[in-house]
Amino acid sequence: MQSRRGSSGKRNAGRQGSNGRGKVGAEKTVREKGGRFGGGQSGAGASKSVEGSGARKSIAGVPVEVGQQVTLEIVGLTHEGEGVGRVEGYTLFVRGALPGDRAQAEVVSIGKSFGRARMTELLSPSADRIAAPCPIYDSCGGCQLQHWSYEAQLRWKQQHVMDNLARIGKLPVVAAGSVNSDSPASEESNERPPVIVHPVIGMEEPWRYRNKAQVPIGFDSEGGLVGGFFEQGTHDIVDMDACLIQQEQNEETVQLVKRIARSLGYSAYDRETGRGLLRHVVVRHAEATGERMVVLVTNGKDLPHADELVGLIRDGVPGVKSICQNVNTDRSPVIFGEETRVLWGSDVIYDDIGDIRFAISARSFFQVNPVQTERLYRSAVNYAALTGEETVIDAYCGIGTITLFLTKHARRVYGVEIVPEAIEDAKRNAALNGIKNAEFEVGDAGVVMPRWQAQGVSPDVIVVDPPRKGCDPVLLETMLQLRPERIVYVSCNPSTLARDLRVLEDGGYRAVEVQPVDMFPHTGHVECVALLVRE
Ligand SMILES: C[S@@+](CC[C@H](N)C(=O)[O-])C[C@H]1O[C@@H](n2cnc3c(N)ncnc32)[C@H](O)[C@@H]1O
Repeated sequence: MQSRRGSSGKRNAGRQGSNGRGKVGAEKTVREKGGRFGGGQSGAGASKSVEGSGARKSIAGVPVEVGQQVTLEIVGLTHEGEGVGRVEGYTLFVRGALPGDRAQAEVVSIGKSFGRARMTELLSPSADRIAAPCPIYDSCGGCQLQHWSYEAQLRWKQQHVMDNLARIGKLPVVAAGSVNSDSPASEESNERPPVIVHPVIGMEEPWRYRNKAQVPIGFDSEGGLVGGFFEQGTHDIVDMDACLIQQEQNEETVQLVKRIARSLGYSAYDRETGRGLLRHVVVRHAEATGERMVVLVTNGKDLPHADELVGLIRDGVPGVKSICQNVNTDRSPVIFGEETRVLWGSDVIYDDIGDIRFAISARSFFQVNPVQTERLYRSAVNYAALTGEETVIDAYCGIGTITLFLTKHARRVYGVEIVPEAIEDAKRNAALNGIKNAEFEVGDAGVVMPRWQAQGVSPDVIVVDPPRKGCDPVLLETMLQLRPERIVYVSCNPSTLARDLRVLEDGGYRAVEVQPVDMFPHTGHVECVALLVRE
């Protein structure tokens, strides 16, 4: 595998991919957010530490000092994939450490309630520790759990959901299948039945699942264009041509586009000076149709040799149906700018989930794991328990994916979404599938839903699928006023899910069950579908 380094900084020895005991190298703990070849898993690489920033060496009441060697039993894992160990009750986070590990570690930063330590020796490994198959796992931040068996990952994700519901949501929880989990609370008891958390639906083959790659472009020490991932702890981009969680078609497309960009003499964007042309290469592959999309994100509208570029991509990328340029001159790390131009072909590619076809444009949200997406949506539709007579609202509807699944079982479904192009796609998708009982509106769900309420829309079921920060308080309030019989909450963040479930419970709903789905194997992320019923 080719792996050329970007502009500056030293390569760090990194994470413990080994499954044996042994000394481990120096490791940086500040990671760049987003933008790896795996691409765009928000938060997956966002851990921060304060070492080297003038942090205090000791704090009154904290039992460890910076620089101190400690022996830790790792008893938990954060959603960022850091091991959790304790010294006299004080919490230390250790990157690369896994539950069940016993590790020697050096304290690198401390705060009042927790600190961070760097593993210096793995004294005895967890029984579930394995060798990470990816050769660049140590330096890339795209995955955090490749060195843990997949079964252990799934077990932990279920427990992680339960812990969040209990700790943040203050909800009684029970794992499905454990004693009495399926029996209702006794009639005499005033206790509400616990929320049943099902085992995580995992993948049979948890590799090569991503249908979208977002590759940051930079330059190496000779000024040559590279593209791959941000090396952990630096702004350097490491050139990379292979990623085990990425679909091979995307790998192939990215490799070719990088070669073409080099041959046309495109300069790479310099994140420090804000100069240079090419910022990101974003590619999508539609598994069901084989269609591919290529988007070049450029720092400005000028794209030299555009015709030649299009010709070379068309010649070299099988199934390419859309070649776009997105213009982003902003200095922020956000990948896309507002303006997208079609250089050749269509502005969308088509993919299927189940028996519904979807048009997907460059900036639209579309789940990245097609195998698991269908399972996730089926769980949501099951929880909605529709008979064909209901009115349903799908808030945060994106390009109408869940909405259109729901239309088959409901009288009418209303979808609301804040990104205008996504709503255009949603309308196009409804027409494409001959669906007439869906209505879409662009806007903030917290504004549009009260308007629908004023217009007399009275939903029997509301489905929400918000971003990681969870539902807006005004939307939660609107749901409580609309009083649907059921609420189906799809969430990519168990902690905001737990917070919002508490609000809904306090407002007269009861969380009944939660189905976690592993949309992002080998990362600390887990998606959930929760069912709430009106009490
Ligand atoms: C997790 S995605 C879910 C999309 C869709 N349900 C799916 O599965 O493809 C969340 C969506 O919420 C949209 N969104 C974010 N804030 C919003 C708001 N305040 N009102 C409406 N939509 C919003 C985002 O643009 C994004 O499309």
